[in-house]
Amino acid sequence: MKTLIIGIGGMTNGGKSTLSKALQKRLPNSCIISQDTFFKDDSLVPVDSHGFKQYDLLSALHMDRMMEEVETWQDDPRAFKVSHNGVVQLLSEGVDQVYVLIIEGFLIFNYRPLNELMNKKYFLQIPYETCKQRRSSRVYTPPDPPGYFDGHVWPMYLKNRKEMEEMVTDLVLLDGLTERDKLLSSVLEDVTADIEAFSDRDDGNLPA
Ligand SMILES: Nc1ncnc2c1ncn2[C@@H]1O[C@H](COP(=O)(O)OP(=O)(O)O)[C@@H](O)[C@H]1O
Ligand SMILES: NC(=O)c1ccc[n+]([C@@H]2O[C@H](COP(=O)(O)O)[C@@H](O)[C@H]2O)c1
Repeated sequence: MKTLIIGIGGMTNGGKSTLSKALQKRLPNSCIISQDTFFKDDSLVPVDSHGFKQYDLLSALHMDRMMEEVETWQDDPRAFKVSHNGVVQLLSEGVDQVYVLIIEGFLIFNYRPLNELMNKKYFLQIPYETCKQRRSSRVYTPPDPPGYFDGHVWPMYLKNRKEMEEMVTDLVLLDGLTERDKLLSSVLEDVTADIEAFSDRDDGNLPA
């Protein structure tokens, strides 16, 4: 069975889940694993000296559980697809099916074991003002306290981004200000080309 793992990383509110959901709808036999669903319980997240909860760190996430979820997909992508969101589509007789996993989240490329599994890595970036604006209309659980964006989210983004750039060299940067449909079609075109190149080969490896 052939598999492809795509990472959709990026800044908070960069448009990761919007793009991932749209891609999943268009890619047959694809599933999404979202890093957001692996946040630790609030009681386990420490506060800094300013009283801000330290949510924008890898240590605020159950990354071990996230890896287990990815491994469950790798063990049997077909069964994972059926148990998570339904029907497996057979493309055409005699053609090897390619199962696609979309891993999305704001710190996916900062976690080396996850990073190493991805065939393609996209990173959605937006300017500071857009990020602050989009974030202000989103309600997290718990909600951002006053000053959280400038006091925690943005400084941690800068720190995490630096760390990511030291670890990862093959990122495809995407402009999160691009209109939704255009973003979708450019990534879809790229991924579809990979899938086609991949399904033509019989060694199970994605061409470089
Ligand atoms: N390409 C885009 N252009 C304009 N707004 C967008 C775009 N993609 C997402 N958004 C909006 O930005 C906000 C954050 O999007 P979301 O996909 O939830 O981001 P993320 O998963 O990266 O945190 C939402 O209000 C969403 O509707
Ligand atoms: N889902 C949660 O439990 C939770 C709680 C508090 C903050 N957050 C925020 O989620 C952000 C990451 O998710 P997004 O990339 O979807 O914005 C982080 O910046 C973090 O501050 C999430």
